[in-house]
Amino acid sequence: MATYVTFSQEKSVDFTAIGRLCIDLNANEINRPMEETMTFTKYVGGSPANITIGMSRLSRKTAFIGKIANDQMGRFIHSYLERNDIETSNVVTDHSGAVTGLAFTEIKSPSDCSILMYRDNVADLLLTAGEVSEELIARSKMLLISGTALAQSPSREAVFQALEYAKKHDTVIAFDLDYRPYTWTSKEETAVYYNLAAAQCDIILGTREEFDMMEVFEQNPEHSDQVTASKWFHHAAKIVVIKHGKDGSIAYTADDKSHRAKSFPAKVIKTFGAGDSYAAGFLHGIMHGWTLEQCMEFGSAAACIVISSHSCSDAMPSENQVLKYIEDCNNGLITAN
Ligand SMILES: Nc1ncnc2c1ncn2[C@@H]1O[C@H](COP(=O)(O)OP(=O)(O)OP(=O)(O)O)[C@@H](O)[C@H]1O
Ligand SMILES: O=C(O)C[C@@H](O)[C@H](O)C(=O)CO
Repeated sequence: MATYVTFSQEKSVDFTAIGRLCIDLNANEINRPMEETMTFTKYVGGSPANITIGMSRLSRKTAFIGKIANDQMGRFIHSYLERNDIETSNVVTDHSGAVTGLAFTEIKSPSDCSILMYRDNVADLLLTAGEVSEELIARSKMLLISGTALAQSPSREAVFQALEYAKKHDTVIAFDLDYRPYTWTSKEETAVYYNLAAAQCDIILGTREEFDMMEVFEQNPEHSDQVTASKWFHHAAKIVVIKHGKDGSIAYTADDKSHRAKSFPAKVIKTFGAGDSYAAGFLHGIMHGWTLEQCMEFGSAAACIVISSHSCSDAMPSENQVLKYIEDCNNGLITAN
C-alpha cells in the first residue's frame, strides 16, 4: 500500500489548526427564507474550528491557534473547545474591542442553503505572527491552514509564520481552501495569496470552484482536475483532493494516479458543513495510514452525517458513528431524500 505522507510519531499532538473561531446561528425554521426565520440555534463555527472539533470527535489529540473576542461569545467558544478536549494554550484573547464573527445560515431547502456573514472587525483576523506558538507546531503531527485567514493582515502573516514553523519542525501541512468571497477584495489578491500558501502544503483539499478561483493567471479552459492537481506536484503537494458535492471527490497523487470513492446517500437537511466533516474524516484516515479510497469513503460518510444534522460542529461524528453509517448504507438502510 502506498504511503503518501508520513508523520513523526514522537510528537504529542495529532492535529493543530490555525484560523477562525466563530459562531454559527443556524435557522431553526428550516425550508424557509431568512426573511421569515425567527429563531436560531447557536453553535461554535468557522471551518477550521469545525474540522478540529471533527478530529477531536474521532479521538485525535487536537489543538487550535486562533484569536477570540473578549466577550460572552469568545468565552462560549473557549469553553466549547475545552469541553471537546481541544488544547487552547494558543487561543489568545483580543483586547482591542474586536468582535466574534457570526454566520447566520438560511436553509431554504436541502439543496438551497446560504450563509449571511457578519464579519466586520472580527477578532479571528487579528491574530499576529508573534502570537503563533512555534512550540505547539513543533509538537504537532499535522497543521491545517484554512484560506479565509489569508484574507487580511495580520492574520495572513500569522498563517505564513505557522507554515514556516511547520516546515522547520517536519509537521505535515494540510490546506483546506475554504474560499469565502466576502472576506476578499480582489480576485488577483485572492489567487496570489492562495497560491503562495498552497505551494508549501503537503495535502490540498478544495472544491472545483475553489481551485478555479486560484487559476486566474493560468490556462485550464476545460477546468480539468488533472491539470489542476499536476501543478501542485511540482511544489510540495503529495495529495490533492478535488471535491464535487454529491458527485463525490477525486484524490490525485504525485505518482500520477487518481483515486475515487463512492459517496453515500443522505437525508440532507442543509449542505454546509459537508466540506469540514469530509476534511476531518479524510485526514483522520490519512493519519491512520488507510488507503486513499478508504479515507475518501470515511470522509464522505462523515459528511453525510453532518449534512443530515442541524449543526456543523456539534454534529461531527465519532469513528463508530461513521462506520455504522457506512454499514447501514451498504445494507440499504439509508436512502437519499
Ligand atoms: N448532497 C450530498 N449527498 C451526499 N454526500 C454529499 C452531498 N454533498 C456533499 N457530500 C459529500 O461531502 C463532500 C464534500 O462536499 P462539497 O464538495 O459540497 O464540499 P464543500 O463545498 O467544501 O462543502 P461546504 O458546503 O461545507 O463548503 C463530497 O465530496 C461528498 O462526499
Ligand atoms: O466557516 C464558517 O465561518 C461558517 C461555518 O461554521 C459554517 O457552518 C459552514 O459554512 C461550514 O462549512
